[in-house]
Amino acid sequence: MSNVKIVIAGPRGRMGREAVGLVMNTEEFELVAVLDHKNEGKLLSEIEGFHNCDVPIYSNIEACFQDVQVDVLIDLTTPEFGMHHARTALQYGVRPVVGTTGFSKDDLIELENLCQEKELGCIIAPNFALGAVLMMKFSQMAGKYFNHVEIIELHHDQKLDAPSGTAVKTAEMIAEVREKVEQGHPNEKETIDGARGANFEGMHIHSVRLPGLIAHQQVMFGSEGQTLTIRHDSYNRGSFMSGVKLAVDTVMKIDTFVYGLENIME
Ligand SMILES: NC(=O)c1ccc[n+]([C@@H]2O[C@H](COP(=O)([O-])OP(=O)(O)OC[C@H]3O[C@@H](n4cnc5c(N)ncnc54)[C@H](O)[C@@H]3O)[C@@H](O)[C@H]2O)c1
Ligand SMILES: O=C(O)C1=N[C@H](C(=O)O)CCC1
Repeated sequence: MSNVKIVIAGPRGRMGREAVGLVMNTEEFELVAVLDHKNEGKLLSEIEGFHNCDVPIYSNIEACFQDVQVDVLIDLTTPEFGMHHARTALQYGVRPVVGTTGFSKDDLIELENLCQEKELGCIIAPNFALGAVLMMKFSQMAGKYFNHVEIIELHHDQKLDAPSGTAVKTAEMIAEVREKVEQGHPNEKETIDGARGANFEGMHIHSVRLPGLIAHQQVMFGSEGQTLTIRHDSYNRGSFMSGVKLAVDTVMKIDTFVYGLENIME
């Protein structure tokens, strides 16, 4: 079987760098180009920290897909560019694996429709850490029995989107099974705006941003006389790479849209 030919968007970023390492060190993967809004026309090997990566840097995604044969795009950029990249990839017959968070519901619907039309696989993964995916699944199990839930997500202070993609996905998964209830006292009032966090179908999501953190989430359930806390911590970005590998392997075998690794973890 031939190698999976991969383009990474956002190679100089915190996640992008880690993903370049993964692709370079995986026998059946081949890095064929990268997308960056800087350094167009250079080789990635000319950029500090990428000495062995003799692949071209493109700023224009269309030019990249016209010049280079690509199977999979791994996107680790920003919601705005991630959406543009995923859409363009599908239009060029390239399968997107997207870790970028902050997509809207409409964005997801558009990509799902495009996948169907093109009969191509596409994986959107709010969290590639397999432990985080299990934390979401366990939270969904608990949500069936406990309908009072507070989600506390904690990330580094350079994160652009809040709440995190993981927190939104967790709330969506719990909402599928949870008996709907508006939490807290019916007359509760915020004396400082935002004190109760974001409200997702009556559940509250709190976003903490601090230097020193990477990616963490705690889902707390409460009922008469008891609480249950389910927590996951990523201590480095290597924690996400086994999920990136799983997503790339899987996207080559499917022709459907997948939102969340829980749908492909056996
Ligand atoms: N799914 C997951 O498991 C997971 C894990 C970590 C981060 N993330 C998400 O991945 C994204 C990236 O996170 P990060 O911490 O690496 O951020 P980062 O800011 O370190 O990296 C983003 C990179 O994208 C590049 N970029 C911006 N616009 C671009 C464009 N038009 N073309 C190409 N590159 C462009 C930037 O130069 C930067 O290098 C965020 O949305 C974050 O929430 C997801
Ligand atoms: O570092 C980030 O940014 C992360 N974002 C993801 C999210 O929004 O859920 C998950 C992991 C790290």
